[in-house]
Amino acid sequence: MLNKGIFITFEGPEGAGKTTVIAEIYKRLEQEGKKAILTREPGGIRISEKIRGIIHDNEHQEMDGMTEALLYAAARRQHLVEKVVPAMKEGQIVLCDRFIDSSLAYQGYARGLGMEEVMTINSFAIGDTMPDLTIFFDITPEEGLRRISNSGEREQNRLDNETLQFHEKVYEGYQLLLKKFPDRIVSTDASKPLSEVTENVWKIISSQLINK
Ligand SMILES: Nc1ncnc2c1ncn2[C@@H]1O[C@H](COP(=O)(O)OP(=O)(O)OP(=O)(O)O)[C@@H](O)[C@H]1O
Ligand SMILES: Cc1cn([C@H]2C[C@H](O)[C@@H](COP(=O)(O)O)O2)c(=O)[nH]c1=O
Repeated sequence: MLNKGIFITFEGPEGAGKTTVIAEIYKRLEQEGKKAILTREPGGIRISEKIRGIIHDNEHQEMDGMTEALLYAAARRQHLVEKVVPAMKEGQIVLCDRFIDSSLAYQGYARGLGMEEVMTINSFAIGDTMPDLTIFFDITPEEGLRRISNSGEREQNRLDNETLQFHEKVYEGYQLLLKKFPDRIVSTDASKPLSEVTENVWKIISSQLINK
């Protein structure tokens, strides 16, 4: 796929602060006159938001793990072809809340489907499109889940409601990914106050933009 823009993804456990920080980063990029889009997975466009609703519905407790992985990959495919790739072709900066690493950590590692196997499913969906940069928001699952339940801003979905043990596995999965992709994934301490996390993420992204 033609790749002129910059594809930046944001990863981490539940409640790590990704959505809050990305919104501020997007604002700053706009203020600097950079062309950027802010999007998320699963979702970002009509069809993928509908798939998101199916995956996250608390009534869908019977959903098979592989079905879950395939649905995330399907949502990813549509989102890529309809939104991410066109923006990249226009040379835009794409800020995406979660991408392939979520599938590897949640479905591959925590669900136990296998990271290699989940990568294989996803290769069919994304081809060779990988992020230029991934920022991992490092926070313990306990602290992230506490933030979400304290905020009361959003309803907890089927994945949020998984056991603490599941979320600890997700965290372990991310640690493996950090080791596997040291050139692509940069970690930031997300337990710090919001202003500090935002500044650190802004520094990481700014240095990436300078190097482009
Ligand atoms: N550094 C921070 N310190 C304290 N609270 C924070 C911090 N960052 C975000 N929060 C709060 O934590 C809650 C979760 O933040 P946010 O929705 O941005 O996380 P997220 O990583 O997008 O979570 P999820 O992936 O589960 O949707 C929000 O109420 C937000 O205001
Ligand atoms: C892309 C993707 C996401 N997930 C999980 C991770 C979260 O529990 C939800 C997304 O909710 P958020 O509030 O937008 O962070 O979905 C996953 O398990 N696998 C994936 O590929």
